[in-house]
Amino acid sequence: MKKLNKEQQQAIAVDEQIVLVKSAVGSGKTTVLTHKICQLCEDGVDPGSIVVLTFTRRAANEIHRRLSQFVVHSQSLEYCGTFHSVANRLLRDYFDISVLGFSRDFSIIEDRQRSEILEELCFDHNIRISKRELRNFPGNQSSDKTKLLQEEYATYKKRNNIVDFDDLMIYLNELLALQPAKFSWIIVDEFQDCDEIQSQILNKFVDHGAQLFAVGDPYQTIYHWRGSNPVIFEDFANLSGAYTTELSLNYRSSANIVEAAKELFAPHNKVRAYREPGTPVTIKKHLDAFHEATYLAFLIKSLAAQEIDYNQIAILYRRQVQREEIVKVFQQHDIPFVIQRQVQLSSIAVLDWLYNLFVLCLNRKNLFAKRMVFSHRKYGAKKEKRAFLKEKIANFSEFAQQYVDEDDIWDYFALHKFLSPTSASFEKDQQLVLTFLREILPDKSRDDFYHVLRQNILCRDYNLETVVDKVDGCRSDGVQLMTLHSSKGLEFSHVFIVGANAGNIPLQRQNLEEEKRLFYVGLTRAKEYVEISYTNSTQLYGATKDPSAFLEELNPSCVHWEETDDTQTDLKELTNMVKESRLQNQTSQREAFHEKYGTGMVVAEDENSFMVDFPGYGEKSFSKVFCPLKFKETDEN
Ligand SMILES: Nc1ncnc2c1ncn2[C@@H]1O[C@H](COP(=O)(O)OP(=O)(O)OP(=O)(O)O)[C@@H](O)[C@H]1O
Repeated sequence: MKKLNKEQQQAIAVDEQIVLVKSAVGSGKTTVLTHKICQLCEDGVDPGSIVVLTFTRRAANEIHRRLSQFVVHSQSLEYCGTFHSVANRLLRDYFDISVLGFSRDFSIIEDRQRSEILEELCFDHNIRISKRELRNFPGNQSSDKTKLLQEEYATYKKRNNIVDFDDLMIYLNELLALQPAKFSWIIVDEFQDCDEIQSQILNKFVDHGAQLFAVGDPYQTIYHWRGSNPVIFEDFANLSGAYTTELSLNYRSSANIVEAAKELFAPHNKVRAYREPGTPVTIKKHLDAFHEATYLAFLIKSLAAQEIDYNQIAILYRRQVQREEIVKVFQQHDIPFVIQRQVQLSSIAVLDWLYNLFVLCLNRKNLFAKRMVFSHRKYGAKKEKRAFLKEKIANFSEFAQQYVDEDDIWDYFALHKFLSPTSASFEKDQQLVLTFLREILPDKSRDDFYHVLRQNILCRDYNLETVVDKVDGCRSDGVQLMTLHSSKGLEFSHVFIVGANAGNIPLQRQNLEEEKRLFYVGLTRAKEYVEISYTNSTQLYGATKDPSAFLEELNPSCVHWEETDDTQTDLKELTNMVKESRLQNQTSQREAFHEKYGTGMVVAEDENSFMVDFPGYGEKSFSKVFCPLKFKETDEN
């Protein structure tokens, strides 16, 4: 166990009904939170009466991981997970949701399905509503049209026993007002991200007698748009009379990183660095995104040669689209990488279909699932297969009372018949289904399949990202590519923030203060080294070629601008680097044929041009727009 400092020990020891721990970045929030849970369990508090709430599944997993190193068996923490997953479990197993018109086996729909249902209801009931109103539904203004749609949507959900993600919070809040809830402790991570309804939920748990212990950092509020609020500590404390304490010592980053970043919120930010000065934050200018990515590829190779693990290096960007260039270049240079992304079930048609098949097996009255299963454009059961599937659904509970593996399930439903065996996607669909099933099935020694379905499938407690990565063959130990938003709560040895051009960071038309906090989150993920880069030309919508104004706000004494005005030098240097790497790896070279110069090798390429080396003629550059070349790929391409 880490030796806690005085501030941390005090935060854990306070015995008040509501304790808010306002913590600076990297000051050990998660550390304190896990120690608090351990402490409670050691003091004899029943783990089943502790509710632990986080905002991301990754944060929940991290808490489980850290707890498993201690005495606490994280398995016994029944209610530890994201706000939504815990609400889901409580609504099924703890409260009586029938008072709200649902049964315990309700299924959850995602945003895309929600939009489809709303559109259908508008059509059926002749409700004329603009696309924008629909996107923001239910929104703030309640016109007659939106009221009518709201009523129809509520009826539809009850009739079909489905809820959407917002409902999970709404219904938990409602049931907490109606039914008893006996929990001894509510522990909240990233408290600054709570919105109004989540604050109400916490208050209600407290009204039922629970103690609340919440940690958070107001400077890391990055979800203002979905209702979180940087002054939540003050507001909540004022309303509830909470005891507030602070953690200010940053253990994560070397002092130059802490001091550079702190200045963004001067003079209020009280974070202090614990560690040595380390290297200043580097700011670098590149010609364009291709050069930026190529430069990173080489730098990362040299870091790997110095035995820095790939997964200790993160590349952070403001927009998903920025990763495309990086992925292309890293693939060319054989750099392993992992893309951190969120995968929605509804974006994988075959798994969406399978999910609804299981929902239907658990509740045959679920009309929504019925329609999804039988009338699906691709996997739907046509006439002759309908009777077969109906019978399988009817007999499912008997089949599922035992231990089964993925092949048993495949055979039971004869899935090969439903997954369009002649289609090009069959093999991938099959892999997705089997990998998904393997992911959710328990060890032989544990629960039966029926139980797993109720616990994991209905509660959506599975990691789709892992399934997709396994099927796509992604390595798990690569350089971490992710948006600034996704980097929250993580730490790496080296962090590279790319595309820090004005208009991209901060993103145009976004809340400036929130964008600054987002940038701060990204910077403070690094333990040893941060490099921020921007480009002289950019294709990013709304971005200019100037550096982000936030770069000027960093503490100048902790920052090193590595900028040269002559970006052509950069180009030459990089072209040589690319050429060198191509020569090292002949198999990935492309041959190009030109009528006059004959056959040559492509030695460099950017968005606009190719550079080809022709024996006897030397290097020639060609614009991509009027390219007279014919290409031949070598073996590996
Ligand atoms: N008392 C301590 N002594 C030494 N190291 C510590 C101590 N407390 C925390 N740390 C280390 O500091 C780093 C940051 O801790 P942690 O991840 O808990 O911070 P955090 O406040 O949750 O960070 P953030 O808000 O930035 O996500 C971790 O590497 C952790 O091991």
